[in-house]
Amino acid sequence: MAEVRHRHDVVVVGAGLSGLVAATRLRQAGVDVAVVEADSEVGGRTRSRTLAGRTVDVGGELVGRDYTRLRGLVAALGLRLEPAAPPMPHLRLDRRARPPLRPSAASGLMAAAARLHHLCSLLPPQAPWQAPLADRLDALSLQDWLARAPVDQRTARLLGAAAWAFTTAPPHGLSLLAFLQWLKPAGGLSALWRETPWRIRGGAQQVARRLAARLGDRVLCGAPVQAVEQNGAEVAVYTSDGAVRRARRAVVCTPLATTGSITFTPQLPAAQRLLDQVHSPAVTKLLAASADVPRRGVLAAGDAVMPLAMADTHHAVGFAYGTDTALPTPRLRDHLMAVLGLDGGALAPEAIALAWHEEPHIGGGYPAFAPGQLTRHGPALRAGHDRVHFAGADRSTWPGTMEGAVRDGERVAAEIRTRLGA
Ligand SMILES: Cc1cc2nc3c(=O)[nH]c(=O)nc-3n(C[C@H](O)[C@H](O)[C@H](O)COP(=O)(O)OP(=O)(O)OC[C@H]3O[C@@H](n4cnc5c(N)ncnc54)[C@H](O)[C@@H]3O)c2cc1C
Repeated sequence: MAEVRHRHDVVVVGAGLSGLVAATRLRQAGVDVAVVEADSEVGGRTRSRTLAGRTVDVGGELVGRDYTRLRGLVAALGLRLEPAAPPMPHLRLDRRARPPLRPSAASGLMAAAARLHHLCSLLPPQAPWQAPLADRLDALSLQDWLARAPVDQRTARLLGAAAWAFTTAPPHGLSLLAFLQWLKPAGGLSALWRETPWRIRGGAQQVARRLAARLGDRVLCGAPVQAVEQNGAEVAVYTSDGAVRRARRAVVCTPLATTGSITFTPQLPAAQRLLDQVHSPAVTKLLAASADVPRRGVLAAGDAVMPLAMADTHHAVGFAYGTDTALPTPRLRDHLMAVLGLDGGALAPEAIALAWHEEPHIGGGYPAFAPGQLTRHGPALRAGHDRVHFAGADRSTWPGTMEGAVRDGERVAAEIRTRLGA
């Protein structure tokens, strides 16, 4: 196919939240920007679908109290938030642990939460790997820390299960420093327990859809970027349809798990190439329509197949990790029903499961830094390479969240504006 030539100030690779926020901020500053997206739709790891007549989120969904940048964007786009899953007081360790564990009554749990909170306070938010204690915290897995913490076995299991549920990594495979990095912006464990999460009414993908609609024909879907080449004067971005877009700068807003599939010329520095070593664990999110779930919501943690499960009056949600993600949807649905303690038939047969690690341009849930990896790879996360910049939730100070995607999109837009003098 003949080469089609386009010229812009900036080409953004990836139309997830981070790429679209970066493009929007640049556009607002009068920069000529184009966005190229591999998938047939925008939104990346936010994706909304219809289940039993209701909009559900098969990717990012819950909006925390402190998600100030996302909340501002939601309001600016004319969208609204609504209460989502129930707050943590209904947390159950697993099927065998009845009655529900009330974290406020568990003094060991509170002491561990306070210790973790203290450790979080020692980390610089922008670069936790620069903390004086960073090497020591990164050398330990969360499991190592739990084994030494002054908590009983049950509390250690609960904490491990909760961390696994939220970070997608089993406690033995997750660096303590990485867990603290995730926990810090959330305000610590006690803040998480107290929090009532929110969701975006009509689905989280609407944020990306509305941003893309405002950018109009500057956003091109179905165009996987294969190569990014730069010389001293410009960057050329090659897509699989044979087109090339030339620009003064490019920003790559793809997941860490799939960025390595793009060929960079000249080669990226070793520190950036080595980010490939950070694993993004397999995760499947399952949503099942519910005919009769309890009026009061339930949030459960600790089951082997469904470490995290929630239900409200309309639908139940569960997450499977690792090898369990390969189970067929009806089996996952049965596990979801069991961990929520619902009687047979409470969940209607209609269910949606999405295995994010099987999505060719996503490649996993989000990065889970193993012991030793965050101190080694952290400094490369947001480093650019001459005219090529990198951004995304996976590289942000709020990893694994939509807030991180928005913040990092804003960060990289400001960085590029400075370089362009825009
Ligand atoms: C199952 C699940 C549940 C989650 N739940 C929550 C939650 O409740 N709350 C929360 O805040 N966060 C949640 N998250 C995290 C949140 O969804 C993500 O952190 C955020 O959406 C990532 O945005 P991003 O723009 O950084 O990356 P992405 O959304 O992954 O966007 C990257 C884009 O780049 C595109 N791309 C990749 N390769 C190429 C290429 N070669 N050429 C062109 N385009 C390419 C991809 O198709 C994608 O559209 C969840 C994530 C998952 C997977």
